[in-house]
Amino acid sequence: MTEPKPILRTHGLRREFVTAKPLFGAAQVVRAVDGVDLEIAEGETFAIVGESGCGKSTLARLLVRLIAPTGGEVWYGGTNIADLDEGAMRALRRELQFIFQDPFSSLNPRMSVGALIEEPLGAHGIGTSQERKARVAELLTRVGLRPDHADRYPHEFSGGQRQRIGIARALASGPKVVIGDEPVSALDVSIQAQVVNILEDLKEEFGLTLVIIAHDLAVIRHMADRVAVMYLGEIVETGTADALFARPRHPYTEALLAAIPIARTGARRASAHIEGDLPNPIAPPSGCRFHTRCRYATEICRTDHPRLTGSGAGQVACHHSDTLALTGLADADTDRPAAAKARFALYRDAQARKAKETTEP
Ligand SMILES: Nc1ncnc2c1ncn2[C@@H]1O[C@H](COP(=O)(O)OP(=O)(O)OP(=O)(O)O)[C@@H](O)[C@H]1O
Repeated sequence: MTEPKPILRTHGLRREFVTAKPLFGAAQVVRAVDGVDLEIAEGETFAIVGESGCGKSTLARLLVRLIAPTGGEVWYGGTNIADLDEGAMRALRRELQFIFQDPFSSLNPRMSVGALIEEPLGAHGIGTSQERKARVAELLTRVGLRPDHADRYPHEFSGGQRQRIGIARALASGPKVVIGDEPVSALDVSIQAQVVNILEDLKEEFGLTLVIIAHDLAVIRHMADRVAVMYLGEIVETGTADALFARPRHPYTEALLAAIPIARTGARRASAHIEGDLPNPIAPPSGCRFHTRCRYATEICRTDHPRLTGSGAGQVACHHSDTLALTGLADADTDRPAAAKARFALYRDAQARKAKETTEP
């Protein structure tokens, strides 16, 4: 089998933020993304996971140049978009789209739904006015809304419906890559499954590459082909979703999996929970950044910074990954993902029934 082509590649990608200068002392530097090497294959669903504050959103924004990096490269096909100026980037933006987390603040309340979805088409000079209107109607239908919704305004819709509008807007220009920054985390659990399914269906239909930022591992277990785990600005493990969930190789991944509550009881697997808070990214720990919270840490972890090693199929940055036998989600332990899968399957069945009812007299 031939390896899928990478559509997005980063090399040594970095983004620093300078904090506001305090009254006393100097401004400080947050290394939000600190030397990230990633390869995202064409057509896959790639997930980036990690605790709040580890740099996921910053990385997502860098991947489509919503913000500029302070160092490193982002290759989209044969173009390093890290080096492009705004004008050149504008043309590429048609192919690289973003779905925001919060469907309440990401849609301009003064624009009608039709104008919101049509805007990227106009910006890229796609189609005549009539063709654009037809495309808006088609996209609204595709995301489960009605063409006449084009005349309404965002405040007239629920959170789930607004996120569908955000998805229609992201898809309007015919992108190749869509990045969703926590695209369902602001929604009710019952609505999340619908939006996830819409994203998955549209991914297949439009042949998209999907990059999903999420902290809900059940959503990721359901959607992702491959996963990258992020900790304090760095990628500490990558792998196929199946392998990473069943056999984590980094203690941080093991701890994230252990934090998934068991659905029936709500209990947490106590064995490998993460202790303490995320250290301050202004002064990350020396050596392995996770050593301050790692139950397997030894002296070398305190002093020597492990590099990410391995092939595209699976990489890990841990001094002890070859000798540790870490606990993943065993079949009997996968209640949460299984429950999520069942939830999604139920929704699909209901949708199929509904479609049948509406097409059959
Ligand atoms: N504009 C900014 N100015 C200063 N610091 C920033 C800025 N944006 C992000 N940071 C800092 O960079 C680090 C990474 O933030 P980021 O939002 O990328 O993390 P995250 O993993 O997406 O978290 P969350 O899930 O809470 O959004 C954090 O310490 C954050 O405070």
